[in-house]
Amino acid sequence: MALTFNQDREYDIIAIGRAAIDLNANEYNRPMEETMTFTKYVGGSPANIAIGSSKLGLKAGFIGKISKDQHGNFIKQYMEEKGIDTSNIVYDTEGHKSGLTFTEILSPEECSILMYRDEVADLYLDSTEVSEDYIKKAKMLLVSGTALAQSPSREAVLQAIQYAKKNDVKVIFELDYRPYTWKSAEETAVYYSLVAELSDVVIGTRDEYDVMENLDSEGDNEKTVQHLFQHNIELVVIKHGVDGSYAYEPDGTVHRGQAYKTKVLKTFGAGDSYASAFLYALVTEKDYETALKFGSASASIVVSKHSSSEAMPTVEEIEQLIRKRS
Ligand SMILES: Nc1ncnc2c1ncn2[C@@H]1O[C@H](COP(=O)(O)OP(=O)(O)O)[C@@H](O)[C@H]1O
Ligand SMILES: O=C(O)C[C@@H](O)[C@H](O)C(=O)COP(=O)(O)O
Repeated sequence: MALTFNQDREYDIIAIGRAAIDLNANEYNRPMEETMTFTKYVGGSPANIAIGSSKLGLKAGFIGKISKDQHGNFIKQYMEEKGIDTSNIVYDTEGHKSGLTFTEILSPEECSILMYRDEVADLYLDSTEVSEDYIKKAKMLLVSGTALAQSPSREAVLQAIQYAKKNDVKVIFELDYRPYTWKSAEETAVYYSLVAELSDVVIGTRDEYDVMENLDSEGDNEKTVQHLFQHNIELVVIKHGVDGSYAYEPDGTVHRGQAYKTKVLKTFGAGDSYASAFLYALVTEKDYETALKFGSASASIVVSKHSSSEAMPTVEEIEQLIRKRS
């Protein structure tokens, strides 16, 4: 069964959460201590997903808070240039700064990110800054799990979800777990479960579902979906890195997506490029098998390039890769 969207909407996707800065190491295969130069990109998982969606031709909007400084200006300007509606991105008026993410590429398989996210502007988004009139113009609302880490952003996101549910906007929950700013495993599990249970589509890695379930060791996909499908969720996507991904339907149907092996430069950016292309396929009414292929192909392209946002592929690039490998 395909997911059906209210097609009579101005925006295909509105994302809520952080729009921030990535500083990606120019020098490869060395630790951060020995990395001397970085290239600046717009980053932040939900911003990356909005940028990826827009590059694929979707009409995207964004709800978030940025710093009132040159970094905030850069984020807004870049997103506008990429065709994203920024009318609901607000500037912080209390001096909070946009987050910075430095990347370290020890080897193509051993990458890590170092986030500077103390008192970041995005977590100060307030529920009064979330507009129902805006959300009701969308086919889907993309919620990032990290935006639930702290108040007032947590309430702003819950408010956005309420508006979405009231107005027939599909809620897509990208677990996007980052340990920073969460106080405890229990707190994370509570809010992740709460929002997953309210969502139409949940997307995450196996590790992220383990966080949601507060498990100490790797959980079992069957158990995860059995629990989630007690609620009104229509689709659960569980990613297993280079081992591929699965889409589960409530009637027990399981679809498997293979990863497309490539010459990997770095591993970050995989999740966000996957989500944007997967959601593009859903909203353009492709079947789940095709959506899995789109997500995997998009991720394969991005892990072979330097950035997350700027490297997002076009539909033609994705289709070409799928054709070549089938
Ligand atoms: N090394 C890789 N080579 C090619 N594709 C990859 C690689 N790693 C991940 N992918 C693709 O990206 C998708 C998401 O990757 P994953 O690591 O699970 O997510 P995240 O980046 O959110 O941790 C995978 O399902 C797979 O299709
Ligand atoms: O999400 C962030 O704040 C950092 C991202 O901008 C960065 O590009 C990244 O780590 C993306 O990785 P992904 O979540 O695996 O796509």
